[in-house]
Amino acid sequence: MAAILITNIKQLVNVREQWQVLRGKELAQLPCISNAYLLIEDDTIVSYGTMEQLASANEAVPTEIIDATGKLVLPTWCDSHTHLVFAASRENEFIDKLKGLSYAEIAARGGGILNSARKLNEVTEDELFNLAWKRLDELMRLGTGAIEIKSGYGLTVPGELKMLRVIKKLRGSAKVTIKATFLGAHTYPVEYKDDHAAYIDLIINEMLPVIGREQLADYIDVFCETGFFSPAETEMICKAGMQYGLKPKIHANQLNLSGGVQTGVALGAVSVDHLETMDEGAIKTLAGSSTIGTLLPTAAFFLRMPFQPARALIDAGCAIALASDFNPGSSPSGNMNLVVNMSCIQMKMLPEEAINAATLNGAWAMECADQLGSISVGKKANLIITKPVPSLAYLPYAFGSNLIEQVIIGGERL
Ligand SMILES: N=CN[C@@H](CCC(=O)O)C(=O)O
Ligand SMILES: [Zn+2]
Repeated sequence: MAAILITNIKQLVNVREQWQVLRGKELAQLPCISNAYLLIEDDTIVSYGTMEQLASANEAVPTEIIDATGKLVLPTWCDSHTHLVFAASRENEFIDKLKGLSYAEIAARGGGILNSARKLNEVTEDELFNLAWKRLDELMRLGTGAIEIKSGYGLTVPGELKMLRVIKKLRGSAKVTIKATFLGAHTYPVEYKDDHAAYIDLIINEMLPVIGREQLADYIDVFCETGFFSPAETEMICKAGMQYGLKPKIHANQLNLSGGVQTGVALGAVSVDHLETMDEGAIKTLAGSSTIGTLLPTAAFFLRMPFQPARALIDAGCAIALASDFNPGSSPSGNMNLVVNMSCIQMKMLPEEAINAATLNGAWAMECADQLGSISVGKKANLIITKPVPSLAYLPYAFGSNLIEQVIIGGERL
């Protein structure tokens, strides 16, 4: 049995023997142990405590000792909203936007999600897998230890199934925990522009039965937005997915007060994600529900939109998670360290709130909090060891620096 002992940890962060989804004021409580040790056996956390407790503990003889003097140890990031599988980047559209074209003008030229869909339908499953594998490897080295990945750039039966099969293959090969979400309802393909019912029929009667049979997804997602899918369409598609055991996680209130939050909450969605555009009613509805609000600040940043109203959501008592929304159109970065930086700098989240939202609440938003999201005996040894830092607050403060020295996934150093 391989045992790794990490000693002299300046601060062991997010230590919990009981865990629940954190809402409102609870987000600011981040339990830590100073001058700590942590013992891993195989892929599991087996004990931790202060260095004084280690001296009197009768721990197994480790095969390896890591001295973490001056360093922090955290659970890895749990990124609960990404579009990691895509065929090509879209920096040409980025340049068009810099030159003044609007999102709508770019879409009208065949850009946006439809551009990604065209490219995705041209590449093979193997090519798509290799591209996604490289991105996932980069994210793991940036501290991501669990990730949700959506389809939604296929928009055809073979394209959507190809994406979901790639995600399934990633799940079978990668050491990180992966959850799959079916997002066939990302936009309407051009040929269904004037016949929404026919595309919804394709999703419900052609895509979902295969997805159910091959167990290709855990969740169903819909882009509930003006000009995309209405609340009624969202409800119909989610209910069809629920018949196959897929739970809803919804793109809600990104560009408009779309009714996505209310629709998601009424469906008992695991999460409603984006939330750039919120009013009092949407905040109140979310606060009164068990649905998690997942904020995607790098998407707001990249699209130069107002940031999500994190403080109002927390003050209202909502459960908040943070995720990267990694995708080629609105967030071409899956760096969760940057997400945490930006949440503090632009949304005024406290470092403790941001770390809880990017770890434990992210795990809840992927329904893997029994395994990940905190330092707890019995949970998976997915850990970040930082470089020497003056304090916890230094992590969101020193944006732009890579402060990660080592990532451990499933008890193995990367
Ligand atoms: N908003 C919808 N979907 C993605 C962006 C998709 C794209 O532009 O490729 C998002 O979450 O931001
Ligand atoms: Zn998204």
